[in-house]
Amino acid sequence: MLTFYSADSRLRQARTELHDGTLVAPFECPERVDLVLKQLRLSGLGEIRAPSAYGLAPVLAVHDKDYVTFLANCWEAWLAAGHEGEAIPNIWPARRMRGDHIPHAISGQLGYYALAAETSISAGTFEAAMASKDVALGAVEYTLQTGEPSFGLCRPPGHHAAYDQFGGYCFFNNAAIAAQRALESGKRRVAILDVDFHHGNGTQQIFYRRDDVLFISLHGDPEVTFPYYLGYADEGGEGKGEGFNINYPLPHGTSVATWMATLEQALAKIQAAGCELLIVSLGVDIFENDPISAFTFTSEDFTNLGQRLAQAGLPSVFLMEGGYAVDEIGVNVSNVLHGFEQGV
Ligand SMILES: NCCCNCCCCCC(O)(O)C(F)(F)F
Ligand SMILES: [Zn+2]
Repeated sequence: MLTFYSADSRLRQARTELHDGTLVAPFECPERVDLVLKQLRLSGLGEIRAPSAYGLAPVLAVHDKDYVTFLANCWEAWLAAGHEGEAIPNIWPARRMRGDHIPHAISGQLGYYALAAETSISAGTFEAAMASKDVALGAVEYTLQTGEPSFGLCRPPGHHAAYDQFGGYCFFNNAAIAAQRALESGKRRVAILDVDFHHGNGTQQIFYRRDDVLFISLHGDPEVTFPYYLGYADEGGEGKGEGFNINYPLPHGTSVATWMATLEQALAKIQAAGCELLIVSLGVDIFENDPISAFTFTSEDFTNLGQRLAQAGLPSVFLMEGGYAVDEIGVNVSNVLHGFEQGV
């Protein structure tokens, strides 16, 4: 299987994450990609290719222009305002305040565009996010052209990024950008299957009123799991999108057997909807030892997951989302991808 990767993913060098009330070294660290690359090479998955630069147009096809401009300028504006640390919001347009006005001060803009407070913006964040969506575009272009599966080793991840919001370590929605590209290339309907422990609120929000993307997510119950405010089972899509958004919230500690049985339901929906391409938001934070998650996959279970996804029989693009058990992230990602190749 071909892998797309950009060395510019290392430009995302955040020093701080607000976690449990303290500033810690970010869980979404550069070493995650290094260890995945190492295992892919060790296991001989296939060629590792740098993507072309696709520019801003594919980003603007799913994200708000002013939001993209904000991301491009935020760090400089934050420094110019004399702030000491990394750019982290500390106020939001809370209920009964004005949520439709974007303040002039960068601190006000941060709260307007930020979904959450754990994700800092710092030097290189925008550039890394641009490289990450190029990785996703390289992968989807290859699969569209060849029908062969591909893996986009995206960093930063993307599935929490909404039309005009960043957070949960995400800035551009890589899976949404890839799906939009596939539709513009002639696919009539694309499935995005999000297996990350956390709900892909951004992907849901981008396609919520559309029927050309079927968004299906298995994730920790938002009653007790980030992002808390989206990802409930009653969110079925709106307007034309009715029936094309399916959430499977699952309790912490869910067994792999239950998770896989739920996957069967998801795959049946994908088949019934006549999807012509499968994009997998691949978060391996469903691993039993993930430090910030609560599902129970073993490394071997990831192989079974890959094998089962192959049986869906669709051209498939895997895009990296989460996974924070850094020592095992390489094996867990590699197992999904090799499992897929075995299952074809
Ligand atoms: N106590 C709850 C702490 C939650 N902190 C933020 C979790 C972000 C998860 C990010 C991710 O894994 O969903 C992605 F795939 F986007 F990277
Ligand atoms: Zn996650």
